[in-house]
Amino acid sequence: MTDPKQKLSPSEIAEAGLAGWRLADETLTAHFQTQDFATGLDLVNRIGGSAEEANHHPDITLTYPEVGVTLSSHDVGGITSRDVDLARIISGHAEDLGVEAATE
Ligand SMILES: C[C@H](O)[C@H](O)[C@H]1CNC2=NC(N)=NC(=O)C2=N1
Repeated sequence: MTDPKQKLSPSEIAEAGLAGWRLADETLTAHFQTQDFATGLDLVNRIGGSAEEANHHPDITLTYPEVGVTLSSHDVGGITSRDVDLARIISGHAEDLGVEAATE
């Protein structure tokens, strides 16, 4: 089990195989193409519930066509298994809503 306080290396993060997530400046970012505000709000609420359960919180941008999510472990200033685990959960919520992540 990976130490949740241990910063992960770029190759460890790549090995996690997080489809739709990009590694940039010690953060994991994804943009979910919700296409309308109500779907975005639903996704944000689901993310919020999982963040509270995990006691690990992303930065979230809610706009009409999409939801942006940025993850990092503030306490260690980088990406840990907490971020990878929550990213997987967030991708699952998007899948449940039939929402794709932008691939650019
Ligand atoms: C006190 C509380 O447990 C900490 O502040 C938690 C809350 N949520 C968090 N979220 C994130 N992304 N990083 C943290 O280090 C973090 N720490």
